[in-house]
Order: sequence, then structure tokens, then C-alpha cells
Amino acid sequence: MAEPLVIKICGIKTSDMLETAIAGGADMVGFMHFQRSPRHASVEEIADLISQARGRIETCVVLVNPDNSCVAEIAALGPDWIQLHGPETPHRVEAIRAEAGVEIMKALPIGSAEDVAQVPAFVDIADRILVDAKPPKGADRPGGLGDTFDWSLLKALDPSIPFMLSGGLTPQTVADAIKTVRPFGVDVSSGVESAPGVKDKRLIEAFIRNARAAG
Ligand SMILES: O=C(O)c1ccccc1N[C@@H]1O[C@H](COP(=O)(O)O)[C@@H](O)[C@H]1O
Repeated sequence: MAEPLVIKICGIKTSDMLETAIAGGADMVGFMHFQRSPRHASVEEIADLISQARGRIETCVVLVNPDNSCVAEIAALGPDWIQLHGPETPHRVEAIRAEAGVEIMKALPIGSAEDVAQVPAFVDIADRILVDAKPPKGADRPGGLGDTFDWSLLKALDPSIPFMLSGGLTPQTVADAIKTVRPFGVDVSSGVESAPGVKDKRLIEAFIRNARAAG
């Protein structure tokens, strides 16, 4: 039997929206710890959210090219996952994984066939691969921009490599994405917001409902 689709709602900042994701049936929530993000949450806020979520839904803290002290501070909060969403090399991902002692999801930006060719180098190092839209030149952050990418590029990926899909997904597009790309899971942030950093209960519920129906 096929594995059930993993649904991740990312950029949660409030207790209410965490409850919405849990009640809606998401598998995983993400908390951003990156100052330039409109979804940034402090270490203290993330600690409270992880406590609220523990044993109810998987938690993931998103970091961008973190130094060792940041990794240690976040790992001490006991998330299930750390998502690395910066230009971390395979060597650095390996070191962070050893340092953190939690599962690592490596986000990889996709904008060309060359980007897809980078994916296999991370497969045996990260616990999970997340593919995302490559940000435009000059973007102030490497993700969470609501941009999508040409999913047909992923046809070049070895079909035995499981991955999660992100990048501009919305309640309206997630079913098509699942049917077209056949990812292991889906991840959304901007597409379930009414304004940057402001999650919308009805959009979160609709995203989960539509993803489940398609997956
Ligand atoms: O959300 C952000 O601001 C962000 C900043 C830096 C790195 C990653 C970020 N977001 C992650 O990007 C993907 C896709 O997001 P979207 O659905 O296109 O908005 C997702 O994992 C976000 O959590």
C-alpha cells in the first residue's frame, strides 16, 4: 500500500494556527527562525510552540545557513526536524546532522536542470529532501516567496528518490501538484496566508483537505 502523503504547514507563529493545523490533520508544522522572514519566531516563541505540539504533530524548525551555536540552541528545544533552507553544502549538512542529533530536511532550490542534478548529492546525507522554487536574484530570503517552478524539471530526478514539494503551493494548486509531481509530501507557507506572515485558518483547512483528497 502507498505511504500516506505528508502535509506540512510552515511558518506557524501562533498557538491558534498551530491548533488549526493539528485539528485539520496536518502531519508536520514548521517554525521559521530567520530574522528576515515575515514568519520569524524567536527561540522563546518556538520553545512554547514545540511544547504545545509535542506528541500531537511533528515539528520542524527552519534555519538558513545556521552557525553551530544556533544549531545547538534550536536542537536543545527538541524539535523532531531541522530544515536547512540555505546554501549548506553536503559536508555542512552532515556536520549539522551530527551536531543536532535530530532529523534533517534539506531544502534545495530548483530553477534549472543543473539544480535538479544537485539533489542526489544530499540523498544519503539528509533524512528528507524538500524541493522548492529557486528565488530570483536579489531576493532577500531563500524561500517563502510564494513562487512556483517548472515541475517538469523533476522528471529528470531518479524516481527512487523520495522528496517533498514546496514553492508557491496553494489550496487551489495542491491537488494538481500532487497528481503531476507525485511527491512524498507537500509543504506550504505563503499560500495559506492572508498577508505575509499572517496565517489564515480557512486557507490552512482548505489546503489540508484538498491535499488529502488528492493524495
Ligand atoms: O517563509 C519564509 O520566509 C522563508 C524564509 C527563508 C527560508 C525559507 C522560508 N520559507 C519556506 O519556503 C518554502 C516555500 O514557501 P512558500 O509556500 O512558497 O511560501 C516553505 O518550506 C517555507 O517554509
